[in-house]
Amino acid sequence: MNTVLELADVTVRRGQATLLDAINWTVNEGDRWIVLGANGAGKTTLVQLCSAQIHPTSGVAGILGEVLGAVDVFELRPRIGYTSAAIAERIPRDEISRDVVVSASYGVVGRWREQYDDLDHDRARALLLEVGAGKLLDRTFGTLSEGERKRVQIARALMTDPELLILDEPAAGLDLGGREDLVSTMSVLATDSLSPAIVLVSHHVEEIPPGFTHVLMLRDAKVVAAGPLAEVMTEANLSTTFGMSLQLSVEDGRYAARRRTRRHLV
Ligand SMILES: Nc1ncnc2c1ncn2[C@@H]1O[C@H](COP(=O)(O)OP(=O)(O)OP(=O)(O)O)[C@@H](O)[C@H]1O
Repeated sequence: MNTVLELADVTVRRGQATLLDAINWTVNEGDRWIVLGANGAGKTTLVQLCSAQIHPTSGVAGILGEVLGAVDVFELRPRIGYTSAAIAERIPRDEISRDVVVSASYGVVGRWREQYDDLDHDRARALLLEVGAGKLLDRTFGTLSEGERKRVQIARALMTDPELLILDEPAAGLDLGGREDLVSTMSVLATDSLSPAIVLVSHHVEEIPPGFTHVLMLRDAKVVAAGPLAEVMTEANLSTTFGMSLQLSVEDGRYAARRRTRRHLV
């Protein structure tokens, strides 16, 4: 099995702040990882590094067989499908959905004078259908609901047929129905053997799609625990990650967590 990501003692610092502290992490082909952690834990920094947007301050980051710092990131980035709120903000509001997706072939946001062939357009259309956005092909991005925008962004991230798909909080801002739709879409992607390795960032265990295989839990820039979901997703690890005593349940492959209530003796 090929290794997709291999981080060895990766540290990221900005001034006096340590954003990631000696992270060791391996992602293999076929893995579907959830990255969980509270606000400010370092999740976005971690996936920015894994998508070759930033470099480590120290340590070694291997991505798709290349080492960050010794590779042209402009050749590496097209091999990684990446969605984030920061990218979504750069998408012109008057761009139609098909163009939002097809322009990923050139790694640009916003169509200008690039030439795309019919195969590119066909692929963009097929991907929008695959993520349940078939009715949105000709709608401008600015007129879409938050959930619809998330679907278009996932189709865009898949456009280059990436070897690694990284989704930074795709469920943020969605209502209950939107979240459930997204979880189903992600579950279909996760269980498709042709899908690339997937890394999905979230704050909530309720957003873990059935079919995901591994979890990495971050707290204060450090890894609390990482490994197969069945072994690592425990009340103890989750409580440490979020800094409070939590009760965890799982039903039909879906997780739920809530604060453990104290019993008062009278
Ligand atoms: N350039 C910077 N200089 C100093 N600190 C920074 C810088 N960028 C990020 N940080 C801090 O690093 C920490 C990790 O940030 P990051 O965005 O990776 O967290 P996160 O887990 O994605 O948080 P959230 O869930 O709130 O999005 C935060 O405390 C943040 O304030």
